[in-house]
Amino acid sequence: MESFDHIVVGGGASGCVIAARLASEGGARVLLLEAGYSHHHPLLDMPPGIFKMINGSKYMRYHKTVPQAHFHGRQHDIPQGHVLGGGSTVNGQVYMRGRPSDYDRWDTALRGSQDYVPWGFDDVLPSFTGMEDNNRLLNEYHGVGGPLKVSDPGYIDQLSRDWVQAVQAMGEPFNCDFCGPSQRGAGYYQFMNRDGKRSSSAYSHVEPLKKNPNLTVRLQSEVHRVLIDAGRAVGVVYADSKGSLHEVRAEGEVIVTAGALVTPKILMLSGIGPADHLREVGVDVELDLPGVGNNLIDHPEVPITAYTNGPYGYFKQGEGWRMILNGVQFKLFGSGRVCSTGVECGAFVNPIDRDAPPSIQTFCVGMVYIDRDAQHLVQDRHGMTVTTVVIQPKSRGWVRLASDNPGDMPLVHPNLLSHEDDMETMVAGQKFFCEVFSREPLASKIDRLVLPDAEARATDEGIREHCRRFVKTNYHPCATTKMGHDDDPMAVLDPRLRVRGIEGLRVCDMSAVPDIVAGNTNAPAMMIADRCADMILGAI
Ligand SMILES: Cc1cc2nc3c(=O)[nH]c(=O)nc-3n(C[C@H](O)[C@H](O)[C@H](O)COP(=O)(O)OP(=O)(O)OC[C@H]3O[C@@H](n4cnc5c(N)ncnc54)[C@H](O)[C@@H]3O)c2cc1C
Repeated sequence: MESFDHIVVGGGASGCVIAARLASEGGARVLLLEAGYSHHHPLLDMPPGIFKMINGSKYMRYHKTVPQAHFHGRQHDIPQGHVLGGGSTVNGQVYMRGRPSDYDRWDTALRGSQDYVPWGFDDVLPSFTGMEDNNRLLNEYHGVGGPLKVSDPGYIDQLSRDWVQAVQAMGEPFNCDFCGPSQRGAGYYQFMNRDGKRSSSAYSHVEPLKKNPNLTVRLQSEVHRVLIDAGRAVGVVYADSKGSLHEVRAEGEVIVTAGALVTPKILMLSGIGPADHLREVGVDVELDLPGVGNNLIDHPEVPITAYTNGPYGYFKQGEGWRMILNGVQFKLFGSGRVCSTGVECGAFVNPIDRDAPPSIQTFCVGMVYIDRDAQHLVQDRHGMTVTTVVIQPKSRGWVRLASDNPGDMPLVHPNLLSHEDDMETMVAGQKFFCEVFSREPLASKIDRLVLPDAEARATDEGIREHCRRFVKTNYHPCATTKMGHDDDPMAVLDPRLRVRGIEGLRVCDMSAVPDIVAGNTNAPAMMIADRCADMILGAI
């Protein structure tokens, strides 16, 4: 049987980091198996490409939720990257980490475990700054010279500027660094790109090793399960692009990084998970670990959409002669709208207690932007969308196997906004950010707010119903194989990211987090993989 030192399952944001570091610094022979395609495509590289792909692309896999009873049975999509770099190759590129207190809480939960390693903010910060090549900031929170390019927006539309000032007119401060000492306020995001080109983990970590014989990358290679022998992970089974099955052996470790919706599926197909559920679907139980697939957390996002009274923003800028003009400007001068992801600014606010830590993050997009299951409800015209996101949700869902067939997508129940506190926070966020549209310099450019419409805005119940109809993922599923304390029966991983009860098996993607961070999750996924590499290489 073919063999490697380590096998990494899933070449996403985290998988590329761990594979690259083990191959380059550890000198190990590493096999990286990625189900999706190559990351080399112009649409994937250019910042606004995401809007072309989000509603249908071979580079995404669209999970459909099970019917959500609390949303009148609605099923919504959860797109995930299906390409080398995973989410980091298809995402909105917003560079964010959450708050220091997020990591300090993880650390508190893990402290006292037998194989404790610290996860507090001061402990994880060196991974963030060490990986970073920031084009504006260099201080205790930011670094330069790392492989991940972090940049100010390459283009800022006037509508974004107006919106940032309108939020300030509501009494919120301008914030020049959401990853700095304070998250509060409105401002411009930084992005994982440079000069109009995406900086995914495929580019930052794998590409530089193109000629390194230690790293073998296989694309369109779908891992079905981990091979377990006498309580130890010894390899994996995967299908190649033609569907032929292969077994590969790991002399060292198997590291699963297939993302929070698929990592638990792979563990369960390997017999590791809640025993009752595994028996139900006909999988032989290797280890009863009830936490696998439970504790799914995601950031719920609800749109506020307005039509503008003039040709502002990005409407049709990616079509016809405008696309050609924008493309020519980019090619000739490296400037213009192609350098923008379309989401240039946002805000962190606590609409219930303005001086308390923010509970809502927003993203401001200079166009009408609604998920594909609700697009028919709005007109295709000039407008803008601001989405409000509950950043520390209390709602919890799950991922289960649909069957014992590896070809079946997992069942996903995100259960967004099911906790009353999340709904209350979301309603407060919607009210606050609807009011922003009545503040100058934005108000005079707005024709009318269409979502939530006037009738919905009239009562809290109306806004709740708007939330039930339009809530969607902010694309941050996580915590489905969480790290936890020795005493926590739902802990799947120990603080060293090892699957409890199985030798030689780790998880180091967003599935591993005990709780979601208050912000976007790409940089945290890369940080976790970076620390996992430190652990395997013996640095921590
Ligand atoms: C549309 C979208 C927009 C987003 N916007 C932002 C943003 O602006 N900023 C931000 O910080 N975060 C954003 N995110 C979230 C961020 O990209 C994710 O949190 C991050 O990619 C998670 O990393 P991961 O390694 O856990 O999983 P992923 O990056 O999803 O990687 C999992 C990988 O495993 C592969 N895989 C799956 N199944 C198998 C299998 N059976 N065998 C082999 N390989 C497999 C997948 O193809 C994928 O490449 C966005 C995500 C999406 C989808």
